[in-house]
Formats: sequence, structure tokens, C-alpha cells
Amino acid sequence: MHLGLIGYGAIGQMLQEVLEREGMAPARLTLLARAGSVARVRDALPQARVVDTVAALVAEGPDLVVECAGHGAVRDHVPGLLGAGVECVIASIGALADAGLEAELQRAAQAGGGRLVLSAGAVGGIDLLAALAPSGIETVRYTGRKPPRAWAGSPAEAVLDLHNLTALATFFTGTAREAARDYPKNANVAATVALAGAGFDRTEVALVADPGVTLNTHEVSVRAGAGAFDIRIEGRGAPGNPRTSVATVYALAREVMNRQRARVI
Ligand SMILES: NC(=O)C1=CN([C@@H]2O[C@H](COP(=O)(O)OP(=O)(O)OC[C@H]3O[C@@H](n4cnc5c(N)ncnc54)[C@H](OP(=O)(O)O)[C@@H]3O)[C@@H](O)[C@H]2O)C=CC1
Ligand SMILES: O=C([O-])CC(=O)C(=O)O
Repeated sequence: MHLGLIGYGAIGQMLQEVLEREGMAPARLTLLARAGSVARVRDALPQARVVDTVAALVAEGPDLVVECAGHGAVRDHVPGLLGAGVECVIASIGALADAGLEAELQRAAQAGGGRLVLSAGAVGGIDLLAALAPSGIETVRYTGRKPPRAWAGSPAEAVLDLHNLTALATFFTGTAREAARDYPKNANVAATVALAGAGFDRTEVALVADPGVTLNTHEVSVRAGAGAFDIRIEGRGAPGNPRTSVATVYALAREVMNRQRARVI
């Protein structure tokens, strides 16, 4: 397999390690980095080819591209890849809360033949929620609960003293569209839950800073025509980035490994 990778931060680095450990490292790896980061990534990953434009990545001919870089990277790179017929698995799903970008991705995929795969990322139950959606969704509620330090750098900082929080604080309630737009590094899961089920504007989201938890906790509550479920995931934060659950790395690794297997699950 020839894998294209966008993003070599907390997720990208661990993804590479997991694939190697599982004996499923791609035969070829091409990394799309920002121009200013090319030299650093080349030093860290001498076995990979490192490029800084979508055109150069497309010219290398990857079988699959995985994005783990952020909303801006989806906006900048993914339409061009889909338009060139490349299958893309993305982690920064909240980028699709921008309806214009969502439509652009759809158009590019249709025109070029690329397929956009939305990874389940740090959350679980996406399979059942997506399966139940055609039976009619009554309600979908998502609560994202993380230790205070995981909300640093987000708008939560404007309303909470994250360093001195002594009790849990629900600092956001609203739609998945608002959550994904305002918390781009923390509410991609809200977008995934929304796109699997009731959509961005009918999925209810609460975001909580909780000094009583050490793990990133995701709770999803679904009421649908064919059934209902409540699920709670407790994910360990990545060493390089506490707001990112390590489970996200494994969800992306699963996508890559499944494309190299005769039987997938
Ligand atoms: N769906 C889910 O469950 C989750 C999704 N995510 C998404 O994954 C993203 C990455 O997470 P994480 O690895 O922890 O973040 P990091 O900040 O650790 O790493 C981000 C990496 O992406 C690179 N990057 C940023 N913008 C671009 C760009 N336009 N083109 C190419 N490379 C770029 C950065 O490079 P540089 O060094 O040059 O800045 C850096 O290497 C998050 O921002 C979020 O959107 C994260 C967690 C869970
Ligand atoms: O990794 C997580 O726990 C979830 C996350 O950051 C996101 O949804 O963007």
C-alpha cells in the first residue's frame, strides 16, 4: 500500500508507530506537510517522501490519504484530493460544519471519483447510530467531558479559570454545528455523531470541563425508531496532546489496516 498522510503531530506520529508495531506499515509513505515543517518532518521520517502541495501528493499516486492535521488542512487539501480520485479518511470531521465546505467536498468527490471516509475517531457507537438513522431519529445527545487542561486554547478559557477549577463546569450547550465550529480541536466527535445520525442542527451537545476526570469522556445517547442506546467511552489522552484521545489513532489505524486485509471489521 502507498499511504498519504496529512499531519505529523500527536496522531500522525502515533499512527505511524501503531502501523509498524502491527506489521502493517505501508510499503510507501508520502507526507504532505506545511512548507515550513518539511525539513523537520524529513528528519523525523527519513523513509517517507515529504511534499508540501496537494499536486505533488497526487502526483505520487497514493492509494489512500489519511488526514490528521486540523480543519484548515481539510479545507486546503481534501477537495483537491477527492477531485483527483483519491480516497481520503479524515479525522477533522468538524470541518464539515461549514456547509459550504461540506458541499465542496461532495462536489469534488462526485466529479473526481474520490471517496470521503469519516473516521469514527475517539467515539464509539457510530456504526449502530448510522445503521439506525434510516429508522428515524428522535433524539441524539452528545456530552464531551475532559479534564480542564484539555480545554486550554479553546473558548472555554474565556468563561472558566481552567487552572483553578474545583467543580465540573458545563461551559457549552448548543448544536453540533456550533460546537464543531467553535471547538475545532475538541468537538470533532460531536460532528461525527451528528453526521451519523440526526445532522448538525438536530444533535444536542454539551461540553464539560471536569477536574474529577483524568480521561477524555464521550457520552452518546440515541433514541431512534428501531432502537435506543447509551454509550460512554473513556479515552486516554495522547502524550503529545491531552485533548486528543489515543483511541483516535487506533480508529485511523483500523481504516489503514482494513484496506490491507481480505476480511474487514
Ligand atoms: N475525530 C476525532 O475523534 C478527533 C479528531 N482530531 C482532529 O485531528 C487533528 C490533529 O490532532 P493532533 O495530531 O492531536 O494535533 P497536533 O497539533 O498534535 O498535530 C497537527 C499536525 O498537523 C499539521 N498541520 C496543521 N495544519 C496543516 C496543514 N494545513 N497542512 C499540513 N499539515 C498541517 C501540523 O503541522 P505543523 O507542525 O506544521 O503545525 C501538525 O503536524 C485535530 O486538530 C482535530 O481536528 C483530533 C482528535 C480526535
Ligand atoms: O480525542 C478526543 O477525545 C475528541 C476530540 O478531541 C475531538 O472530538 O476533536
